[in-house]
Amino acid sequence: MTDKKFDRAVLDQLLTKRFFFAPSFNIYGGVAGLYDYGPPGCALQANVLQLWRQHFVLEEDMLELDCSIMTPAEVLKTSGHVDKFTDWMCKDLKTGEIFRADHLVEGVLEARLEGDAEARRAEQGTAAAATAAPVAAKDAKDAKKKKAKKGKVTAVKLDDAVKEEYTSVLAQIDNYDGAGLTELIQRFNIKSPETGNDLSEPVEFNLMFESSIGPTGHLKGYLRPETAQGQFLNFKKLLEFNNERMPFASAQIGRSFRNEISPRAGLLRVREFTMAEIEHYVDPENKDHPRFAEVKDQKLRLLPSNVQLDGKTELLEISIGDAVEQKIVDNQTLGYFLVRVYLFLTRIGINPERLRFRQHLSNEMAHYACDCWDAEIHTSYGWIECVGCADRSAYDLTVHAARTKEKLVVREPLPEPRVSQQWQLEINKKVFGPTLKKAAKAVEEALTSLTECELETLSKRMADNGGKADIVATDGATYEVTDNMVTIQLATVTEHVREYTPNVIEPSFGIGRILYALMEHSYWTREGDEQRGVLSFPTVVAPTKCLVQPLSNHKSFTPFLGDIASRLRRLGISNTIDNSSVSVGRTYARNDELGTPFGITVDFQTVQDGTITLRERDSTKQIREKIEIIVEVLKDLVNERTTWADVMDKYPVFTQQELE
Ligand SMILES: Nc1ncnc2c1ncn2[C@@H]1O[C@H](COP(=O)(O)OP(=O)(O)OP(=O)(O)O)[C@@H](O)[C@H]1O
Repeated sequence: MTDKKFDRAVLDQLLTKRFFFAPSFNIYGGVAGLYDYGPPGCALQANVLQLWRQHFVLEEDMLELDCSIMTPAEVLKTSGHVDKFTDWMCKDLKTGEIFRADHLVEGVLEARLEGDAEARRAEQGTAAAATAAPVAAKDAKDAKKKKAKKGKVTAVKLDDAVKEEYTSVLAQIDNYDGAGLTELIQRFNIKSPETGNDLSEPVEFNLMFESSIGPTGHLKGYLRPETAQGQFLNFKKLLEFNNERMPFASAQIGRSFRNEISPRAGLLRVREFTMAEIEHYVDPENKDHPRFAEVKDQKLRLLPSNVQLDGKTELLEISIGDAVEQKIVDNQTLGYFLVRVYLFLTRIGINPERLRFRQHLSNEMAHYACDCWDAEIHTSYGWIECVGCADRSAYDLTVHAARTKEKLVVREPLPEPRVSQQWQLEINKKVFGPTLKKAAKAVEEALTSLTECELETLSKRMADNGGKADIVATDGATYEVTDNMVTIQLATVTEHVREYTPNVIEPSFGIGRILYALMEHSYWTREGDEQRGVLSFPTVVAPTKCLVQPLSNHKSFTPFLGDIASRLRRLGISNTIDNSSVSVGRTYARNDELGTPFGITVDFQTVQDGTITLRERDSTKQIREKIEIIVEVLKDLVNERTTWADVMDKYPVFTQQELE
């Protein structure tokens, strides 16, 4: 393989030409952030998802679900998405152009740092420039091309202190709220990149697509922004299905929708995408994982939050066993999943050197999470979050249980009865109902949802206030309760069953981002008469496993093609017959671009002795054997029972020229 510099424009061209994906509604002008996958894109996605199912759902015996996408507003109000699932946006005050505020600040500061680098290079005298100039000039040109969309790269030298400040802000750019972003825009005098106009103050924008369910328009709904909520709402049924055993996980693959402020970077930030999410339910008092020993020695490259706070990006290479022991990663279950995510991503072909796990800073975390690590993959767009691994604590189950009054808890028999003192509430119905009349239900709901700690406080308030206290009921109004209506006291309780709300550890995969990163990592160019692109997907995810082609359109080849294709189909090996009348070299090149790992050619020798050639994509080396043998070899290659290196050891190997 050649080690040429990656050129994104060339890869993009290839992906479009071979129809991996394309803008949706293109002939109507397209809509930003919406894409259709073509045949190779679909097959690649299907293979990645199949592997995901095997690697997670089957391997861990997860309970798979397929929940509704359209979600009543009440559900997402309770989960916090209606109020908090927002990004900050600002506007060019003259043109009205809209920007996502954190991305804008990031782009402008990066452009200034690049301008600084350019100015310093220019300043470094002519002697050094004489030798280094061609490379430096090319780098600068590339950088300019890259930044042209975000803002101008102007060669202006920065103060060392300013540079340091920019670097530190960039390291924690996800960490700023509206006020923080406003302050940055003012402090760094950030303007609209293309026009130089002033910007509005950032305002919050909710990312959910709103809709209404049914013809009356009264039932408000949203397209789900994640697949998780459907899983939480089915928790009780899942637990029952799992014979009340803990821990266990549910999983779901499906579409999610986010009305991104400014979709960009192709598949990386879109408005409709496939997610694959796991919700692993675990005892909050014991987050050990039964299979942790299997993964504890696996080394991962971590970027913990304290390192980022120092404005640094050095990775810590450490075994997950040590990381959990040293409390860098909070618990075994989270650690276990980080490793499983790593193994999955590297298995489908993500380069482990370009994969890291970055811990969220505390106020960067989603509203529900208490610890979060992102699997970030390096692409030509920088480090991209592709899998979020969050410890969502008991947040979701607790809020849905409180709202619906459905008990979303685990009940576990205790080995020994547990005796404890607990604050308890008793309602004297004879006085309570007649006194509060219509409000009785709302007050009772409020009282029964109080925690032990809140009951203790209420009891003290009543004692200090002559036996009465005000309480806000679930109807929002305030009512007085008195000590002849309720009794609150410390009582000795003997429990035989422990009841708890499980915590949830959630690995959440954005499939489109992973696919794009995989395409970049698999891409290289082969030197030859002309440079040719190759997508070296691992066989297991390659869209098509084998090309079947004739040497020419001589009619004696036709029966062989159909026969070989049907033998392969029977073995479940996806293949395409290419009998377009172009040269064998051209079809190989086309299939290299499609990432097809193997190619069979039928030629005149086939007609004579029943042998065919089998070519491997990356080495371009070939073997020639009887059809039966080649089909068996291919079966073993596709099922990963052998490797191409082993095949080359076993059979005589030819180059294309030697075969011609
Ligand atoms: N707009 C999007 N386009 C494509 N994939 C996305 C998008 N938003 C999220 N994802 C994917 O879904 C996964 C889980 O979503 P999560 O809510 O953790 O993302 P996020 O933190 O909101 O992402 P970001 O910070 O990049 O907006 C992400 O790791 C990513 O792979």
